[in-house]
Amino acid sequence: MNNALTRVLLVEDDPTDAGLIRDALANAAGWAFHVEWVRKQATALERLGKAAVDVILLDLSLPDGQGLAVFDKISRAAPRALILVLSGANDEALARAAVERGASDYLAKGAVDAHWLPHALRYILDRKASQDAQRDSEEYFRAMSDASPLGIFVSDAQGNCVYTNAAYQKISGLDFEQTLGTNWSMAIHPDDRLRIVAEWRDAVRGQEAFQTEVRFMRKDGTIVWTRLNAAAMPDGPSSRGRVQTVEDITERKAADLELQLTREELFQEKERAQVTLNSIGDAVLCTDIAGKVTYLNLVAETMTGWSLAEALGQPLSDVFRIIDGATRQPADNPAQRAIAENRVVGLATDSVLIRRDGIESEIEDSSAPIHNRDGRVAGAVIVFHDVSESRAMAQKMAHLAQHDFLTGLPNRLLLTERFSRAIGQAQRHHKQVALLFLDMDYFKNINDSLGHVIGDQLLQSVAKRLGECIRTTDTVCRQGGDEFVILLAEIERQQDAAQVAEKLLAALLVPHRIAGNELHITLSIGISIYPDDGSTADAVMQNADTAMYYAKAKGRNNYQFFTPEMNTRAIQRLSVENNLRRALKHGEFELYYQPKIDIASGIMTGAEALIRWQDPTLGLIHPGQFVAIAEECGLIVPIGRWVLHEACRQVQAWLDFGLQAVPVSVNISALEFRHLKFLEGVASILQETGLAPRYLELELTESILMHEAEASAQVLEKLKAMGLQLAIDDFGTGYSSLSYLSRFPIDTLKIDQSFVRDIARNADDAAIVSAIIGMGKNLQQRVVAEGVESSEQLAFLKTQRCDEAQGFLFNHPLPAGDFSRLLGTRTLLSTPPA
Ligand SMILES: Nc1nc2c(ncn2[C@@H]2O[C@@H]3COP(=O)(O)O[C@H]4[C@@H](O)[C@H](n5cnc6c(=O)[nH]c(N)nc65)O[C@@H]4COP(=O)(O)O[C@H]3[C@H]2O)c(=O)[nH]1
Repeated sequence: MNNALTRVLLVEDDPTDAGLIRDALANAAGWAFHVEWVRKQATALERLGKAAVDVILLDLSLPDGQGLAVFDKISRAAPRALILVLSGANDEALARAAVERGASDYLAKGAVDAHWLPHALRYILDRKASQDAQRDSEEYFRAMSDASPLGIFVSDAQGNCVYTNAAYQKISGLDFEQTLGTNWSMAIHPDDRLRIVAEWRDAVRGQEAFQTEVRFMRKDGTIVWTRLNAAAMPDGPSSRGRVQTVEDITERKAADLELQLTREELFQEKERAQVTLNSIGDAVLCTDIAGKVTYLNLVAETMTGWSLAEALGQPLSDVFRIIDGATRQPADNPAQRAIAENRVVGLATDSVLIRRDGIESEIEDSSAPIHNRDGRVAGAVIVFHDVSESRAMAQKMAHLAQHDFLTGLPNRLLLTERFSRAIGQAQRHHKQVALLFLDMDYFKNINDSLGHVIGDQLLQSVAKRLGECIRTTDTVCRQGGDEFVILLAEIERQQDAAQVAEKLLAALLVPHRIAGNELHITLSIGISIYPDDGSTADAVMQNADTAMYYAKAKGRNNYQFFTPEMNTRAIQRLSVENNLRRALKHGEFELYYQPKIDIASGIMTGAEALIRWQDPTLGLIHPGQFVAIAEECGLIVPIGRWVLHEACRQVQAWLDFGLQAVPVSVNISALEFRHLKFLEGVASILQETGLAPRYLELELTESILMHEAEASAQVLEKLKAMGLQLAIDDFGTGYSSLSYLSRFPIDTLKIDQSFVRDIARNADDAAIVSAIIGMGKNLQQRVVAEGVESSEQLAFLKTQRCDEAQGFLFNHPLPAGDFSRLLGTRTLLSTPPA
């Protein structure tokens, strides 16, 4: 600085004063002053406009300017120059006023000498330079601290704030002035203040730098999380004060909190997943992309026999060993496929899992790829469950759906399926398919009289025999009730079917031993052939059914091949049904009466009413041609009611006519007997016709009575209580229980004509007839032999002391008019048999 040239502008109008000053500066030793001298304010301003100067020596009394106005103009023109006012003896006050306005100092012109002036000038120049440097340094510091993201709080030894930077002001929400003089804890959140003060004291005591995390609370209530550092400013052994830096960590804190929450959520999520996976019934197994096991839930542990700890990191193929149930070969690894194909894949349908201890279980389910955050496949999950039970159940259900539960034979559903298949094969191989429709003869009698349990066992026994008569490629099916169907796949000729039918009939000749009973049962078989008798399964089945009816009609225990004429007769059957309705409506029925004779005396004891149908075109039709059809279609109920009414009306008419009428028996079919209003109907008919009940006898077959024998007994009791006579018709053909027979209030047993027919020739029949007669006597029932056609028969019956007889030997059934003539005579046996 000493050697630097100091540019001096001397503004002085007095040449003497100016000369003194210039000489003093020019001769200054060690300093170089370059002095320019101007006399006027205007000249000075012009000069300052051209180039800067370091010092202005300014006289305030100039020819073109006076006083402070001169100072103001010159200092504006040279703001960075140092201005020294030159004052005369009388204007020192003016000079001081100029100093107050910014002049660096003033010089009394009288005191100027060559030694002092350069020194004074240099001193003022140095002081200004040092002041400028300090101001610059403060400005640097302020600029630097304001640029800092850290808040800065400086306090003095008493703890009062002397400085805060912009960042601190932003954090605290206070401006510079508001922070000055305050205590550092002022902006701290009230809830943190106690803690922070305690920490601060400890730190101060230990002379340590203090660091903590603390919340600031602004006046508007917003909270700023900060990291606070405080350090003492040492001043020898004591401290001049402290500096605190405050870092805004609100965002980091929020991020920390979020992270913590996320971790918590993640934990809970994991926990939830874990619990869920362990509580579901399915087994879950995970692998990484290399096929190493990463997870097993509890079910998977049980099913594989591996614990999670043991399985972790093991190859999937060791832990999850699956084979194809059908081939027993190792099955495809589903996880590998899910990873390779990046999609959900199902297991093969009959996969079998082999547990670690070798136990096998059938499993079912699927595998899906697991993706990482980038969407890339990172492994796979296999979900599987044991389907051994459900597969077994499904198989059982499928079997049940296709088989008859009683006999275990295929049912109609399976037969239809096999039949369709057989038709397809027969077409390809140019063969035929035979369908045999089987119906057990008189099964109903056995079922009704011996009960369902024995009936069921008989069905099982028959089913077994049928099965033994056919090839494995054929099918025996139970159609329902006592009907069976046999499918003979691929036969060459009709004769093959005939042979099987004969074999079946022969197989049933041997009696069935069931619950101590020896049961005989025969079959009626209808045969229909594909393609000759029908082009569809339904048509062939229908025709076999029709043929079976013909076998029945032909006396049962035989087989019949279907012929197209049979269908014509089936249609006729339908027309019989329609005609029966018409007959009922138009009164085409008539009753014939056949007498019953007391064998010992030959006197008529009663008569049986037998229905006839007088068809306008076909003439007289016998019950054998229509009663069964009327029973099948339910028309027997109104027809039976008509019969009862007509019989009662007729007997009452004979009585009213003064004839010696006899009791009349009426056949009652099963459907009528079980009809809810049967008793009511009988009572109302008796009332309507006015007939005394003792003139009416009801004939019921064994099978009607044995079916629900308990209920039958009750109805019989009620009928008996009404005063009616009761007879068992066709006795010997059914399977009566003797205990019931003795309990039923029966008056008469009518021996079936099939036994009577051969009594003279067949010892068995004779034995049966005499046994029935003996039994009837023991039970105090009258015994009537039906169908007596010859005197030999009558003679035998007499020797056996049979009570009564009925048959062509005495009379055919007669129309009411003819019968009334008989009533006059009463004695029908002119000569009692020997
Ligand atoms: N071969 C032979 N037959 C003889 C002899 N004496 C009588 N008959 C016949 O044997 C049948 C006896 O009647 P059923 O056993 O009750 O058998 C009856 C009965 O079960 C039923 N039936 C007849 N009328 C009715 C009726 O009004 N209602 C019901 N539900 N069924 C009836 O129809 C069956 C047949 O009746 P019908 O044709 O009248 O046949 C009668 C009768 O004409 C004989 O010496 N030799």
